[in-house]
Amino acid sequence: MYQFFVDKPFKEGTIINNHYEVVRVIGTGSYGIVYLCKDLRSQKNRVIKQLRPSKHRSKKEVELFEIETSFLRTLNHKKMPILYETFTNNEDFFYVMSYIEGDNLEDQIFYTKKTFNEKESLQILEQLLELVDYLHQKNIYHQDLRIPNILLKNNELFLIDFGLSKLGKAVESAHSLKMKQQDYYDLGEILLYLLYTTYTSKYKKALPWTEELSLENETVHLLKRLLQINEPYSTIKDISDDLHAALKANEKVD
Ligand SMILES: Nc1ncnc2c1ncn2[C@@H]1O[C@H](COP(=O)(O)OP(=O)(O)OP(=O)(O)O)[C@@H](O)[C@H]1O
Repeated sequence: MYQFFVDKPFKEGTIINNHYEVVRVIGTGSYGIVYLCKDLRSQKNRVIKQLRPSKHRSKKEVELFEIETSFLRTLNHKKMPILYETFTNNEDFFYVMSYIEGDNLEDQIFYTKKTFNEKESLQILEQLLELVDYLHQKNIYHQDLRIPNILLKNNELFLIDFGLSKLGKAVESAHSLKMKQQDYYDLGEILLYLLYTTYTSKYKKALPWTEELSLENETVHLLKRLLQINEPYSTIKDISDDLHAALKANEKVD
């Protein structure tokens, strides 16, 4: 109940920090409220993420908010948000980032009913893999790769939400391998999610994906290693090689 009252989002037209006018709420996650705003100085669209007021009380949540902005500061990729500024206002915590016009994959699948065939699903993975590779090369492990954190704008993919990201040690360790493989596992789950968008159940009973989906052998091989049913991957290069083999197998089908 407490959370319901204190976490009421700002209304359209509210001015935050003297120059950001709220256009609308575009996302309400578990720890942030996300607004599309207009910067009244430049007239440019910006996205402002506010730490949910009910979370202020926890030092840990505030720390996580700071960690997220510190990661954003180190990123320099056109498929990831740019951090413009952070500020506090009436004890509220905010950060300002670039606006990516696409909708997230979750909304596209559940509300817009967008579907992805096998080839399209693999192509999405291909784009995502490039972004994960960029992060891992910087020793950053996203740790929250999920469909609401992927935005799609005219088939171009963007990655957001670094709230759970972790930095690996300078020297490759068992811990960084674990974080790396968690990201790979999440890529497998995303791929499976996309593949299921074209599936309609013929049976009353749910069967394992290996029986429900009819996929090229190369795609099954890729998924089984990503999902750690078979030997887990330890490098992006190996994933990329298997992904290209799966894409090639799908080209033959066309
Ligand atoms: N820079 C951006 N441009 C456009 N839309 C964005 C941007 N950042 C976030 N969003 C939208 O807001 C939603 C919530 O953002 P985000 O995942 O960062 O919040 P969160 O509080 O961390 O959510 P969760 O608890 O689900 O992780 C996203 O799914 C996306 O639709």
